Amino acid sequence: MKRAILALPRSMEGWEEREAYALVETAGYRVEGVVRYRPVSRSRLFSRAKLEEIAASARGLRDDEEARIIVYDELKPREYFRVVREAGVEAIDRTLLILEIFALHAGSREAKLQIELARLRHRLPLVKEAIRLAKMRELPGFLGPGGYAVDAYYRYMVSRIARIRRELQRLRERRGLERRKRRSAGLPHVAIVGYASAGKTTLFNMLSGEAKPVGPEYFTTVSPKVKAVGVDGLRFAVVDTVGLISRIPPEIIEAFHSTLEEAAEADLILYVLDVSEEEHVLAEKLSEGLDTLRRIGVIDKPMVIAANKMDLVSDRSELDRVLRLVEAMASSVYPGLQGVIPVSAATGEGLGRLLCRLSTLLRGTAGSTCSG
Ligand SMILES: Nc1nc2c(ncn2[C@@H]2O[C@H](COP(=O)(O)OP(=O)(O)OP(=O)(O)O)[C@@H](O)[C@H]2O)c(=O)[nH]1
Ligand SMILES: [Mg+2]
Repeated sequence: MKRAILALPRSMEGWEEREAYALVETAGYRVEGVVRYRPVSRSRLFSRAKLEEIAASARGLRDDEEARIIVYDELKPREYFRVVREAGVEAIDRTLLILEIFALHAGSREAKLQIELARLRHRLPLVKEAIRLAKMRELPGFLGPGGYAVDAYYRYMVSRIARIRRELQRLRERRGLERRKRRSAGLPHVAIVGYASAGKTTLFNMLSGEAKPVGPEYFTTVSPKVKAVGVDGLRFAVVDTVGLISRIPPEIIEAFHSTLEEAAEADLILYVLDVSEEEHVLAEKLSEGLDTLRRIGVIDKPMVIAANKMDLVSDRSELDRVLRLVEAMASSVYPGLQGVIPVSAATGEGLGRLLCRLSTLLRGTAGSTCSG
């Protein structure tokens, strides 16, 4: 485990705070100290006193190359250098933290390239600031002796970004071609989307007979997986996607364009929701998730919500109440909602009904022949 000091905005409480810890842990860090702060202004996160507090709690980490100060926020270049200079420990922000997790799970060449691209884009403003500081002789020795090395590094980054973009474009074209082939083979597409750890891959595996990795940590899946399945003589392709999280940084939205593209082009959205969570957490995650979908242009496609992990809700009337709540919430913001179906991807309960609903919608037949 790598050691870390976590700087967390005071405004983050409850599930957002738990999510912060979950992400930090998933990335392989042990939190050795927490500093709470209230941003001074939009461009400045830390007051002088707060910087000193961070430096003091990071004192024991100075000789540890792997240790990080994790600022769970957007860290602007100037603020980055203030923190690193004051504390003498490398700092990362929320975006880089998420990218570190993505990197841990990235299997495909495309996923790896996307992560490298997002990292480079994220670092670019930092290196620009380093050039500025080096020119002012305020930052001797950063990334090599003086400004020249920094300049060269900057140029390298820019050309690497261009190369990665070209290669990703080629890979995307190939993916598009494969998608068109599947379509011309007559396969409608169902994209499984939903919040991180809701059980998307478990459901994908159940539906497709695959054995893709699942796990309690965030972002087990970082590149889309496709598999053709058959129900009652109807064949369709199911696509597993990257988990949504709240406030997805724009670099990542772009970097993961390809996986979201699968959702944007699907015929039907299967939205997986973890109904075993506390009501306000569930509500928050549902509205965040639907909002992200809206931002990538998914608004009117038919959608079925799989209310997953029903095996963890022992009280049937409690489950019914939550299902009604989910239905009311989702249909008020998402006009294409076609039903909320309780399932357990783990035990298989409810999957028959879910499949039946999916095939009815995909066939476009009016009125459901499904029981229940
Ligand atoms: N009890 C219970 N656990 C489940 C169910 N479905 C999934 N899980 C568990 O929930 C955790 C997350 O499952 P995944 O399938 O990896 O979730 P995911 O949505 O694909 O997660 P990411 O790929 O990380 O976004 C795992 O520990 C699963 O075993 C379910 O129906 N009931
Ligand atoms: Mg997954």
